[in-house]
Formats: sequence, structure tokens, C-alpha cells
Amino acid sequence: MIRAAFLISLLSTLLAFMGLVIEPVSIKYQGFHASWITSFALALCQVLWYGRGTRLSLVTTLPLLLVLGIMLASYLIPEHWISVSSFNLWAEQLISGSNIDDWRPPGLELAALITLTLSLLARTRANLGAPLLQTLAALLLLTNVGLQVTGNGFAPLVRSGSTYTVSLIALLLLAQFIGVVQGWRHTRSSLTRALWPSAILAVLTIAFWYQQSSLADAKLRQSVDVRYQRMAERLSTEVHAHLTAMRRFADFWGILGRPPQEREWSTQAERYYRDFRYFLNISYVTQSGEISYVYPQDPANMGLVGMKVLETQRPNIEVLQRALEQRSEEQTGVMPLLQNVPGLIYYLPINSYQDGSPMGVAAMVVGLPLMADTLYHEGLFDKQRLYLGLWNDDEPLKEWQVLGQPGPWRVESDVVFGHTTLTLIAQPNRELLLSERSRQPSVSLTVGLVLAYLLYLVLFGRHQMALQHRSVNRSNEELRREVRKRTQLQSEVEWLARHDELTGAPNRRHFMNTIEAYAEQTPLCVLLCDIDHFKSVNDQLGHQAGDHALVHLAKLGQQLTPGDGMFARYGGEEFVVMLPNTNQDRGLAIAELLREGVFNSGLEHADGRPITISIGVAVYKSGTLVVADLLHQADLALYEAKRNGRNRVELATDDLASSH
Ligand SMILES: Nc1nc2c(ncn2[C@@H]2O[C@H](COP(=O)(O)OP(=O)(O)OP(=O)(O)O)[C@@H](O)[C@H]2O)c(=O)[nH]1
Repeated sequence: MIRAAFLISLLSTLLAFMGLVIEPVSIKYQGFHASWITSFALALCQVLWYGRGTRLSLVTTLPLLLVLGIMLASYLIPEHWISVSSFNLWAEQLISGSNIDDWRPPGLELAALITLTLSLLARTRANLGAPLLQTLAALLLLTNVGLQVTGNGFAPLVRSGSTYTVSLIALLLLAQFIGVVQGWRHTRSSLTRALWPSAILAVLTIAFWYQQSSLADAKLRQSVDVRYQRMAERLSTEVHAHLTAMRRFADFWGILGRPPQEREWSTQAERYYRDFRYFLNISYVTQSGEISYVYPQDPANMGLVGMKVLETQRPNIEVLQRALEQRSEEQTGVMPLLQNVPGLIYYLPINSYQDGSPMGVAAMVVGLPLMADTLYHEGLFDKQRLYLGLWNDDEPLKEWQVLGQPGPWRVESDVVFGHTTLTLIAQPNRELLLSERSRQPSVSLTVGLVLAYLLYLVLFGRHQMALQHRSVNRSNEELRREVRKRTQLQSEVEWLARHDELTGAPNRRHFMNTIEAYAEQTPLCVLLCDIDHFKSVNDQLGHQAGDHALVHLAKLGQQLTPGDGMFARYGGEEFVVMLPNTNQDRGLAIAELLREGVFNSGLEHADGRPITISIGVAVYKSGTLVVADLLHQADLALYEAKRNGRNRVELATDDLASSH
């Protein structure tokens, strides 16, 4: 598998290299070179990871991650921290003619490259999030393909990667996946638990990013529209203002009631000329069509003085004629002016206020490019970042060419000059649009993906811990069971060591150990009991019946023995009773009670006679207790009882205390 990953990575490196050679960096800047270079670098790192081992590949992968991080930062840094134009300036300094877009892959592609680089660093380790990082890369690449398929029309400012580089990155992802998938088998349950929720979060993040991006672009588009339509409105207002001023000017001479004199004309015209610099010529045309006075009196204008316009072949004759004859306000269409600029001429009739008699016309020549200049002079736009053009149909009257890459949006608005309508075209360049575009979508995408990664780490870690916890609990429980079993066994062994297995009564060893502890509690009586003719019970009724009789007698004996005493099996069909703080008389009474109890117990020989016991009683009163002697005394007394006919109690005759 590692071998396959290595080979695919090697293939990707070759493909990326070919891409670089086919589109040499130094010749063409289309904004995709950064993608080729970074993909090539990642492919190279992968080849090292899968081919050469850790140390060397770490040296290459970490710097790559750093570079990709810087590229990502350029998408996130707010405009007022570092502006797009500063980035462009740095790009220009590094390689002339390049801009920031040439130095970073498109956003989604960059994010996919970063996740793959991180996944490479995490290697096969599912606990470091390698599976999620690969899933993120796949999601980002899919989104990229989706944007390409839908034509990326929603957000022309967000560039999507080229098909080649996206395929290349997908190939790198495949290599990584093949290289590590086997290593995840043993953590499959934790992996699925952690992967699903975090992948869902990532999908939501990408959907949110898409929505935010569209919104940001729509907003920007709207603001661009409003802004540049306002510029056209500004021009229309200007037109309206100069028309009003011109009418005032014509009215002034009407009120005067006589034709103007040259000096008067110049003085008045100068005031209007000062306000509207684009009036190339303010002239007085007499009723006969002769240009009498002009202002300003520059060489181009002075040549017009004395010209009988109606006798020339000028294209505006008809319009002037109409103004003179019909005494109506007229204007020409856009035409080339004598000043070598396109413009138009207004003719305003001057009529006497007193008798309404015609006194000629005031002609005003508007230089359209100069008028358009007012927008620039008023500082309404940055001519390096905005293409602006005033057009008359298909003919440009004035244009400001833009620097850098033109943006995707063109705003066309009408500027109305009476019956002539011009078009103001504005097209901001990419730099201007990028500088105004909100960074929020990129920030939310980055934050969302980081959160998805963290969620994965938490869920994965938690599940792994739960598994470990469960296995520790299981072995703890097993251990506890084992300890319980052993303790039980131990107490059974201990019990067996001190009791008789058949009857459950304390055994001889236990009796011997216990009696020592009662040496102080004198007088101490010992009763040695022996079943009479027990052999015949065994012989005639069977060993099992014998056992049964033993069990029954032991139970009876234990019941009849006082609380502080001990009834134990001494061996075979013999039982021994220890009675502390019991004097001879009471000892004999208890022995008698036992004897009677057995006699009346209902146990019988084969011939129906009741089973009986003989009891030898020995009493220890004071001195040093020698248990063997005491028992010996009791044994002698027992022997005596047997000898005297059985089913009886005999007291040891020898005084034990005095014998020591
Ligand atoms: N069923 C059974 N018999 C036992 C057990 N222990 C000892 N015996 C029998 O007890 C009998 C003891 O017999 P003996 O000591 O010869 O004497 P006896 O028949 O009791 O006669 P006397 O003591 O003289 O009255 C033997 O037959 C043993 O086999 C036991 O645990 N179970």
C-alpha cells in the first residue's frame, strides 16, 4: 500500500512538473502558477514521506505548511491591516507584472492543499485527525468542482482552481488515502463516531461559506452599482446646472434690452467660464448668423470672430438656423469641435424683455472630455483602480484606463444632455473589488474547518478513552471475581482445616487449638463421647446409615452444648465436648443430658434398639493445663463407662490437678 502511495505521489510530481514546464512561470501570469508550484511541492513532500521516511520529509513538509499558512493569511487579513494594494506591490517587487492572485492558489484549492499537508504530517495517525483532514480535502475539492460545473457565476471574485490542478490535488489525496487506510482498521469504531459529526460540521461550514460568499459579492456588486450610478447622476446634475446657468446668461442680455458690447460680453462670460471650465467657447452670434464676440479669447476662438456661420458648411448650421428663426433653445449632437475634442454646442436665443424682439443667440460649446474630467477633479474615483469612460454610442469621448486585472463587473449609466444621451461606463479592477470585499466568508470557512478538526479530535479521543475505560473495567471486574473466588476458596480451606467435613462440627485440631485458650476459665470439663456398637450400625445398616447417624448426633450434640462450650468430632465415632467454667456436677449433668438426648433421638440399630453413647468426664480445676492428660483422664472414664455396660456417664476418678 505504501508502495502504491509512493508511486502515485511520484506520478503526481511528474504531472505537476510538466504543468510547470508547459506554463512557465516567467512568461504568463494567469493566477494558477501558485497552484502548480504548491501542488508540485506537496507532491514532492509526499514522495519523500512514502519513499524516504520521516526526517527528510519533515524538513520539506514543515516549510511548505508555513508557506501555505502565509498564503491563507493573505485571504484573512483585513484590508486595514494589510491592503490588497500592498500585497500587489510586494508581488510586483518579487516578479514584475505579477499580483497577489499569482502568488496564492484560489481559496478552496489552498484550503485543500493545507489539509493534505497537515494530514501528511499526521501520517497514518487517526488520533491526530488524518482521516478528517483527508475528508476535508475531498469536500473542498468537490466544492471546487461544483463551482466549476455551475460556472462559478455566483461569485466571480472567488476564483476556483483549474481542472488540472484540482485533478492533481485529488491524485495526491488518493495517494495519501491508499497509504494510510489500512492503518485505521483497528480504530474503526472510534473513527466512524468522530468522523461523521465533524464531516457534517465541515459540510455545513462549506455551505455557510458559499452562502456568505454569494452574499458578500451581491452586496459588493450592489454598492458598486450605486456608487457609479451616482457618478452618472453627478454628471447629469452638472449638465442641469450648466443649462440653468446658460439660460440665466441669455436672460441677462434680454433684460438689458440691447445687443451686448464686447467688453460686457467678456466680463459676463468670464464668470460662467470660471464655473464651468469645460465651456470651450461662449460666443455671441448676431441675428444674421455672424459670430461677434467669443470668450475666452484664445487663438482657436479668435479665428471664429467675424465668421458668418450660416454661410459656412458647418454641420450645425440647421440647428443655429432653428435657434435664430424659431427663437428656441437648441443643441447639436455630439460632434468634433474645432478644439480637436468631441463636444456639443448649445444655442440660446436672446430676446428683448421689453418688446420681445430677437437679438441673436448665445452659443456655448461644451467640451465633453473636459466635462468628464470634473469627476476626476472632484476626487470621485481612483483612476488607477477604476476604468471610467464616457461614451457616445460606440465612440469613447473620454476614457481612464485601469491598471492591473479588470474586474468582472461593468456599470453602465445614462448621462442625459437634452435629447442626447451619453453613457458613463465604470469597471472597477480586481484589486479595488478585493480590497472592498468582506473577509468574513474566508474567516468563517477557516474557523469552521478548524472547529470540525477539533470536534473530531475530541470525539475520537473520547471514544478511545471510553474503550480503554471499558477494557480496564472489564479486567477489573475479572480481577474482582477472581479475588472473590479465591477468598471463598481460602475460607473454605480454612473452614475445612478446622471442621469435620461430614458432620460440619469442629474437628480435633480445632478443638485442641481452642481448649488451650480456655485454660483460665476453670473449672473446665471435658466430655469424651463414643457411640456404642457403632460398628454394628455400619455392618447392618450400611456405611451411609452410619454417616447419617453421625451427622444427626453431631447436630444434636451441638444443640445440647451450652453457648460457651464446644462440641467437636474427636475422630471416627468419637465426639468431645469442652465446657469452660463448668464444675464437675454441672459437667456430669450436661453429660447426662447428652446421653439421654442420644438415647431419645430416634436413631436405632437394625434390631430396633436405640443408639446410645457412653461418656467419660474429666474435670480440670486449677494448675497448668495439660490437654493430653485431661483427655487421657476422660478416655479412661469413657473406657470405664464402656466397661460398665455402655449408655452411661463415668467421671474420671484420678484428680488431675493433684497429679501435677
Ligand atoms: N459410617 C461411618 N463409620 C465410621 C466412621 N468413622 C469410624 N467408623 C466406624 O466406627 C466403628 C468403630 O467401631 P469400634 O471402635 O470397633 O467399636 P464399636 O463398634 O463402636 O463398639 P464400642 O465402641 O466398643 O461400643 C468402626 O466400624 C468404624 O469403621 C465414619 O466416619 N462413618
